[in-house]
Amino acid sequence: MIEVEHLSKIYGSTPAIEDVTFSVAPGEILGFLGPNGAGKTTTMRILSGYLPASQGTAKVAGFEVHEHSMQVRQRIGYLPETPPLYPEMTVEGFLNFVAQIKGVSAGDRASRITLALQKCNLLEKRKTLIRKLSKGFRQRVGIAQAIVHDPPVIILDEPTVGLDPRQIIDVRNLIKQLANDHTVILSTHILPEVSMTCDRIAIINRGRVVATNTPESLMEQLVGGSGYELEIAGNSLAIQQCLKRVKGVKYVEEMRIENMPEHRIKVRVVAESNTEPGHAIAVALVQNGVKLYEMRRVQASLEDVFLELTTEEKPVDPTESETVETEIPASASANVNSEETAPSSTPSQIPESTEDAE
Ligand SMILES: Nc1ncnc2c1ncn2[C@@H]1O[C@H](COP(=O)(O)OP(=O)(O)OP(=O)(O)O)[C@@H](O)[C@H]1O
Repeated sequence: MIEVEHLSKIYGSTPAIEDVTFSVAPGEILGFLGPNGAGKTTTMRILSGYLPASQGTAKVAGFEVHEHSMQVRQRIGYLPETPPLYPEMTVEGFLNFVAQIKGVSAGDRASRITLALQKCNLLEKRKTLIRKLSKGFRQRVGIAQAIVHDPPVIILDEPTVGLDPRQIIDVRNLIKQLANDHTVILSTHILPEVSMTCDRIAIINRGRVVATNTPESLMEQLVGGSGYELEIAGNSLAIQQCLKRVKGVKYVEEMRIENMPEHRIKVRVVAESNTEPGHAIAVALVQNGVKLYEMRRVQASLEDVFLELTTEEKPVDPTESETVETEIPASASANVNSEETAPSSTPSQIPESTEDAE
């Protein structure tokens, strides 16, 4: 439904996006994930026909966005980061105005507006002036204007920015419902947003798409899937060497934990993909006389994937990963996160790119 190939946009001499390539299948929700200034809005605007690309092609339903911009606009519903609403219009009046602009025939307009109001749960607000609506309801009006002409493709740029947690849940549910009848691209810098809402993720960093896959496959492919956290007593170096010899162990690193009992350490062991070396690890430790106090299986997170992909200097030896610079909150800095740890109540946000040109 959407095919983007080698797309670039250069402002002056500065590239905002470079060689961006991805595709979205009909009915799919693609999450476009990246830090501030990564190039999400630029890509969304090119796709929507509001901005010409410097190089490359983007097609929607087979139409090249620049050459056939009218056909593309008819097939796309676009919610920009700041929805263009008219505060002095009623919700219904505004949708009628947008439907007219988008070429919905007079005969179809009333039914299209009612359907958009229904889908966005706005029926009771149809006569309300937009300026009297809360931010969450305005966002729904923004989505309603994007779908009022029943486009097959919906592009949503940061649809939950500025909403409170309740409104965020409502808007995410609405997006999931829309995906039943539409192909959706959703840009965000909020990690849980993509894992909760999207089928597939394209991670963009400094203008380049650095990975595209399902959240699960990205985790498997890049972090190696699961691992283990061990609390043990003994010589750290000797223990790490012992663990590295175990079949299925990808790498081992000591965790820095404050207030550990004397002589005890915690180590993190990351397993190779599709391996379960837990039993072999326990056996190796016991055979080498290491006292094992605790062993937990832990799962990689999307944050790990993001770190892996967007950290500027990757360590050659993964055990040197403490040298990697990151602004991700400390709670998310581990390469493997415990399944037993309660998820954070506030959404984690990707830090700003360190060289934000804005
Ligand atoms: N009109 C412009 N002129 C010059 N540079 C621009 C322009 N618009 C965007 N840029 C630059 O292009 C880069 C990508 O910006 P873009 O807005 O696409 O990123 P983004 O991922 O959407 O960021 P955010 O999450 O902050 O909205 C940034 O470095 C930005 O400063």
